[in-house]
Amino acid sequence: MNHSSLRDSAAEALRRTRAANPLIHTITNFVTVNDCANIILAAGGSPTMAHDPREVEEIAAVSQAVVLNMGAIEDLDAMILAGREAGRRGIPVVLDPVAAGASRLRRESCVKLLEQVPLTIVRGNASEIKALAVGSSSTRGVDAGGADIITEKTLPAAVQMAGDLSRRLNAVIAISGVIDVVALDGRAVWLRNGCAEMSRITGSGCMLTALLGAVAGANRGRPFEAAVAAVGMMGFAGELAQQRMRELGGGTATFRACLIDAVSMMTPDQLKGGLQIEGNE
Ligand SMILES: Nc1ncnc2c1ncn2[C@@H]1O[C@H](COP(=O)(O)OP(=O)(O)OP(=O)(O)O)[C@@H](O)[C@H]1O
Ligand SMILES: Cc1ncsc1CCO
Ligand SMILES: [Mg+2]
Repeated sequence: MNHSSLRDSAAEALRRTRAANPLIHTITNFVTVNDCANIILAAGGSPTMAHDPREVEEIAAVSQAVVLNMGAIEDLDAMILAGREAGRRGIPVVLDPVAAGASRLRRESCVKLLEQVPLTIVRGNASEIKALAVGSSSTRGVDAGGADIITEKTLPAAVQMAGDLSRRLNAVIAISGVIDVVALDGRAVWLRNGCAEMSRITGSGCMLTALLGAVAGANRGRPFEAAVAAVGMMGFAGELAQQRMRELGGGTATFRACLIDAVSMMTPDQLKGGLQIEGNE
């Protein structure tokens, strides 16, 4: 299948992100907050990591996108306030359901958030999305459980699950992993970009969610194209970072720095050429 139109729209989405310098209000966890802020800057956005319930509505109101990361489960009230304010104003909201399903608190918090906040994009690993879609998964923590991971064999079922959840939530669903899936209603593509080092650092998923916020914020009204652009950009940046890490003789900490470098230096034309995209869009 020829995905030249999605390649073009991904390049255009990156161009717009660099030009618009969107303000991205991000409520995220203390583990990866600095990486999230840096990846938004690397993409051309401007991050604000405010999480006090007394101010989040004010901050969300002037943002171009709001990113809610459930790793910050203690900030659930702030996430709901910020998400609802964004919803009232038509500002895109991106959710990362970190470790959804790993505890009762997380299961209940997800239900509450999904009920109260209109979402534009939901991005999680295979276990997290499965927990939202069917209520249970094979994970005990923040990483995808082995039985849930998308393989060539399970790809059709994962695409179906993403489409079903997309219709239920009226949002773009992005499942990350060795193969990434992006679905909106009946549209679905999968991308084979990325590298194994991405799962050997913490926060590659959180960074992807922050990047989704930056690109969606600069491309309002085109959430599917924005999601494909951000997912492809992150994966392709991983490939470039792996190459650079090897040249430098470094390990995973070098990889992490090279990943942010790769996002900061990627041009729209490079992104267009680097996407490994397939599907039924
Ligand atoms: N083995 C792999 N091969 C290719 N790409 C990968 C691999 N593992 C992860 N990725 C990429 O890493 C990014 C993060 O996906 P992942 O599913 O690991 O998120 P996550 O589990 O939420 O991460 P975290 O919770 O640590 O932030 C995505 O861009 C995904 O494509
Ligand atoms: C390791 C970890 N624990 C809570 S949030 C987080 C970051 C990756 O999701
Ligand atoms: Mg995660």
